[in-house]
Amino acid sequence: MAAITHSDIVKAPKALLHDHLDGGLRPATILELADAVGHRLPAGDAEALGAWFVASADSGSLERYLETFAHTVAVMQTETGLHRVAKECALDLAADGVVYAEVRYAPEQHLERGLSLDGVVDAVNAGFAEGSAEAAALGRPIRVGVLLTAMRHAARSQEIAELAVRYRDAGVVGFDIAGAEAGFPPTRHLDAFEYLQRENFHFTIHAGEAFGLPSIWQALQWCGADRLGHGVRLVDDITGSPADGGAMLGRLSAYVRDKRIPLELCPSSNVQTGAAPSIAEHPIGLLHDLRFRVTVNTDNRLMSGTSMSREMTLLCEAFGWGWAELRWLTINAMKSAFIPFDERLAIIDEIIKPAYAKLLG
Ligand SMILES: O=c1[nH]cnc2c1ncn2[C@@H]1O[C@H](CO)[C@@H](O)[C@H]1O
Ligand SMILES: [Zn+2]
Repeated sequence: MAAITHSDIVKAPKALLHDHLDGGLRPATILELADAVGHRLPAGDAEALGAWFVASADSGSLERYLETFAHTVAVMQTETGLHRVAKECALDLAADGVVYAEVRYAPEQHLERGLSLDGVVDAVNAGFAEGSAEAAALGRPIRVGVLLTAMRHAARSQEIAELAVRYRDAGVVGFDIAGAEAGFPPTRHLDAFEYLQRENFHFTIHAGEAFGLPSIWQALQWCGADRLGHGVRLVDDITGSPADGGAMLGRLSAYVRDKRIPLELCPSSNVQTGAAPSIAEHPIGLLHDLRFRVTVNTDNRLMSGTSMSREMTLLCEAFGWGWAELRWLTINAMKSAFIPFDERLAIIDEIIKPAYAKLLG
């Protein structure tokens, strides 16, 4: 069978669990919104601005990568700006063939021009609703669930956790913490995580990206995370490989595999921040071979100049993967989603399995 191409992959249904709303804006939209609010940008046309984001994020350091968000967050401070960005996010993901997406952002970063936390969530939700309706009318249905993020260096996690629970029946399906990892362990936010567990709510934690095993261990064993945002450094707890006579899993990596804890891996983003040397050397190959619950994600489409289909294309090229692996990744993601079980199953049985059955021939 001929190698599958990017345009083949666009047509296949995909599920995405880790995508930042403020990391996925269209460059042209940033230019227009910046003009409206008087924000100065580092480039004056859409192509140059898109290239600026990718080049600046390509820094080898998570901290420097995160500095680029100043320019997206700056134009997401009004109801109009947030609504438009969310609407375009749903449309862009749907056009790429994503049928289910969990998109995250930190409401506390969008209060600079007087919006309330509730006002931010309402504006984003309205944008997603409009974008999803338009995508469906174009024959590209998508379901978007929202994750509310608290910034790990700040001190508003309890408030954001309560906000997420308040909106649980209005589109918010989970909670997350993000931002610089070194020096900001997840246990700083233990109260918020304990509150969420008491509320029977779902959460993931960015862990094991810029910092290693202690961060992953805390996220799981102190905070009770349902999934790991990245978790790529888990390979520090694995020695050897199946190819050279067997891999040895340490206690933590064995626990993660035994419990089927989903890993939200983001290959291109990891290469940019220095968490992985290249796509071909990305630990996703090993984690796949060892049958961890691996999912593939975009993280920040703008900063990585990427999409779900592009990430999957890169993996097919690097590891010789085909439809069988893409089906596995997609079902893994859908099984790990934060929406109710029966709704996950419906997407798997009615959309994903029939489409991949045809592709597998
Ligand atoms: O890969 C990442 N690791 C840690 N934090 C991140 C990453 N990508 C984005 N953000 C942070 O999450 C905030 C809310 O969406 C963004 O503003 C950015 O600071
Ligand atoms: Zn992320």
